[in-house]
Amino acid sequence: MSTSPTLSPDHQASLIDGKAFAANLRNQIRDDVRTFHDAHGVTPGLAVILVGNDPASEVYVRNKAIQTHHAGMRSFMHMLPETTTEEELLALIERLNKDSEIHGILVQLPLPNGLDARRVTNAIRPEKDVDGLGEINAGRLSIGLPSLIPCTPLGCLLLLKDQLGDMRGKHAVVIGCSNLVGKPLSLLLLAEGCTVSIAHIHTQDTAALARQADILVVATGCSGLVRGDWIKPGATVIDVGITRITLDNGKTRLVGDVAFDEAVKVAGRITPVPGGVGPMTIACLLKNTLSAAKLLVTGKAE
Ligand SMILES: Nc1nc(=O)c2c([nH]1)NC[C@@H]1CN(c3ccc(C(=O)N[C@@H](CCC(=O)O)C(=O)O)cc3)C=[N+]21
Repeated sequence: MSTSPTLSPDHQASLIDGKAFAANLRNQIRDDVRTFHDAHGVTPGLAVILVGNDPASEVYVRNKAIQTHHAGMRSFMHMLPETTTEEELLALIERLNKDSEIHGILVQLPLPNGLDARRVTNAIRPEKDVDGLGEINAGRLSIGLPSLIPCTPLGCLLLLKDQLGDMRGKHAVVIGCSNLVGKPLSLLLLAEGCTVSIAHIHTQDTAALARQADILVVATGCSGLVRGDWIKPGATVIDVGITRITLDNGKTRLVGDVAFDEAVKVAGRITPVPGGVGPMTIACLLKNTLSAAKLLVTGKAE
């Protein structure tokens, strides 16, 4: 068991600046895109499909398009009406699968009722599945083969590697077991040599388990779930949750799954919300789009 450092009464965790890290990563991708273009005459292209008009999704999708252009890649937006049928959506994906100008395809989730997200996600050609959510990429990740890795877990992993370096033997506790974040991130941490515990809705004493974590990742969507006394002194805390709350004065604010004001007094390092994992998600989408283009054009992975 690793020992907990004793903290001074005025201890403050250091902030893991995902916003700055993501900006650096995007600059590096931009350079790599230029080198790739010079070598092969190909500009990586990302197609983003949004079905329906959820205002939050529209903001994300617009951000993705802006950052894609910034990185020197081409962005193809497909805004489809709420009434789109599964057949129409599958036909669009099939067309994009065959389009040699498109290297990455992303269908923004959640989809409107009546559209089968699993079926739609699986229709994306695995080589272009830059969200890494199709069964081929998920399966490859689970057995340690090269794959496109879901963007949010990849972003968390890059932050952790930058902060901690070698993670072998560390106890990582992941709270939340979704196919989007918790499950793939657990597999990535396992591959880094962590001892991984996964807590979920049926876990009996999540607080007690969390207190054993050298690395605590929280991805539940329950704002403020993790309190200060759930955290081992000095632990590294990654907060994946993003919830928009409305304050008494009518303004809104983004909060994470970790009670930040409490956690910052105990943790060694912690990601803020906003400015932590969120910006890494989009940067990793660009990273995956470039990886997909390299593989499709040269037949070689990174
Ligand atoms: N197929 C699919 N892939 C996704 O990756 C996907 C998706 N569907 N559906 C929706 C969620 C959400 N998501 C975010 C991306 C960036 C921020 C982000 O940049 N957040 C900023 C704040 C942004 C703000 O102010 O609203 C931050 O945390 O600092 C947040 C959330 C990707 N998603």
